[in-house]
Amino acid sequence: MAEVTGKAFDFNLLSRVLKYTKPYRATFLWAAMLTVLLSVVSLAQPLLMQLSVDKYILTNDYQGLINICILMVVLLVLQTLIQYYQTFSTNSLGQSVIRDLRVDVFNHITALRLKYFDRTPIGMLITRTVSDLETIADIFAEGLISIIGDMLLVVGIVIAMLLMDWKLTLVTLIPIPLMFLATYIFKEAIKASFQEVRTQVAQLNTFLQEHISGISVIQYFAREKQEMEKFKVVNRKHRDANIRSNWYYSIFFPVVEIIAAMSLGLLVWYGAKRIISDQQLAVISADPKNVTPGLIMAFIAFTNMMFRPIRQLADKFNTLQMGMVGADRIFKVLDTDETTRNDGTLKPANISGKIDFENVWFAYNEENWVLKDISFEVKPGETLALVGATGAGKSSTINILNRFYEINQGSIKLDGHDIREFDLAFLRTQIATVIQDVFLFSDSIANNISLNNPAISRQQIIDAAKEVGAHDFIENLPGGYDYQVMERGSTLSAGQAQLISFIRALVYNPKILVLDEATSSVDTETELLIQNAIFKLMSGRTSIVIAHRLSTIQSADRIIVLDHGEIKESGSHQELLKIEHGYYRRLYDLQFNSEGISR
Ligand SMILES: Nc1ncnc2c1ncn2[C@@H]1O[C@H](COP(=O)(O)OP(=O)(O)OP(=O)(O)O)[C@@H](O)[C@H]1O
Repeated sequence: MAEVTGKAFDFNLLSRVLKYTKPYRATFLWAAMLTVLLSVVSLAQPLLMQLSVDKYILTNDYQGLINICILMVVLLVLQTLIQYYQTFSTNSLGQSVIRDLRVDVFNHITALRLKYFDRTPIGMLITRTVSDLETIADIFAEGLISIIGDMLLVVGIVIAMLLMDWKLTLVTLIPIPLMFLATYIFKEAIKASFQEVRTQVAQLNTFLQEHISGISVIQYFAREKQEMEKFKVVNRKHRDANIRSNWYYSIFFPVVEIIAAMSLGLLVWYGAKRIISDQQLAVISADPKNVTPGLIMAFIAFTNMMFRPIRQLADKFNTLQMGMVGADRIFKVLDTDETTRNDGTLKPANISGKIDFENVWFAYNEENWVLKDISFEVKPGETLALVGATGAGKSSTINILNRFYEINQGSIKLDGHDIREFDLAFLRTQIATVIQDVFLFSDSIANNISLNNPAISRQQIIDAAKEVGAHDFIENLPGGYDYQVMERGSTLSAGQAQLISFIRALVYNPKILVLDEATSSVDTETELLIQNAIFKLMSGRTSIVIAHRLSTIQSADRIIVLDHGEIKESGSHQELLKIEHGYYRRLYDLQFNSEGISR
């Protein structure tokens, strides 16, 4: 079972949540005031009931009875109205708070560096931003304010009862310690089971998110049945966790009913006994301290009224508890200090695009060096091709240039300044990165290109598309540039998606291009389009390309051969080919010679 971390009253956490109510202070106070008012108005009904029996029914005062009934109806309507406004305002308060909190969480998540996402399942983050946040809304809607209201009501009832007849009150309250004990046991049990439910919800989300995203892999390998079995396990755990928490409820509620019945039984027994003994003394109604039928009716109403909030109190404490657990998890995400530091201030009007790697050492995990002492220079407008076997460190080299990951030693310079001296957003907008795995959003082609940047006009988009030679294929799509791309570009071919990502890079008109050439095979026509597009992209820009095409490699000003994070060879295509038994020569022979292209 998951570790129980949340406390119902973690004041630090609560005050952090309450800070989010600041813009809604008026609603908060209004809701709190209505809650108090509701408790006060609720107390009036039993008192009026007593009055109607003792003062009017027993004395045959019909007009008085009518008047008091009208008063009771008026109060009931008032109570209903207050209840309506109270429920509405606490709910809207909760929803407003979580809307703001969700914006903060989304903002924070999008600023986190990739390292965080390397080890955090996406489904978990979705659970945090959706359902964990919902539990915080309940702090307001069903937790905090109504707990205060319920407590006030219980205290009010006990005081009213004590004032009316303290002996009868004490007898009625005899089973209350039992009630507290049952509530405590229930609260503790449900706390753990709720935590487990939340964990299972996150597991279910993670499983579904991954398996729906990776549906093609499952279907390619006909793994549906096996994955279904795994899903059944996750789903069963989710069900079991929910059943366990429901089981506690199904025990708790009957227990409360029994205790409430005990209270009522004691009340009726003792009240009736007192009435009988008072009657024997023939002093009924003569002494205001005597027990009257009206008093017993009022006590019965009070007792029922008292047990309802007590019974719900355990539940509400748990709602509060769940809200606290949710808040704890959300604030943990918000407190994750894994954003890329943005202390740089440089934002020059113009950069030339000169890049220097100086003795760069880099590891994703401490001391597990992925790049070892890498140094190279790319002059403005030049193209550097990175080649090397899989896992050699090519992608890592481009990932550290735009600070997706931070290097451990050495420095990377742009126009002679360490990249950390530049404002992060400025740095990233100077470098267009085109990666193999093109990600397209469920949006129009035009928005996928401009990424909803209003500064990029439709004409710029069309011009860029024409430049990379993709205009015709886009125009032929239904709706042209407004064609709605389905999730992850599933309705486009791999080549088309590549071309879209080129246009995306081109409209931002960056000084530097970082390109991981796609290895996916496309038809000859698209291949030609892509080759041309790549040359268009590279021309006039400093480019670092993870090259898989011979045409790109041959036209590069310099080629660097990486092997296990080290530079093994460096030079032009012709220079490297001359090295007998060299890495490049071997790679070339293996990869390209079969293509029959002349050296
Ligand atoms: N996010 C990551 N966390 C930890 N290690 C990683 C991460 N990404 C890559 N690595 C490791 O770093 C090393 C270099 O990987 P990198 O992706 O840079 O190689 P590559 O040359 O681009 O390979 P490929 O041609 O297959 O894309 C590999 O050993 C890889 O396992």
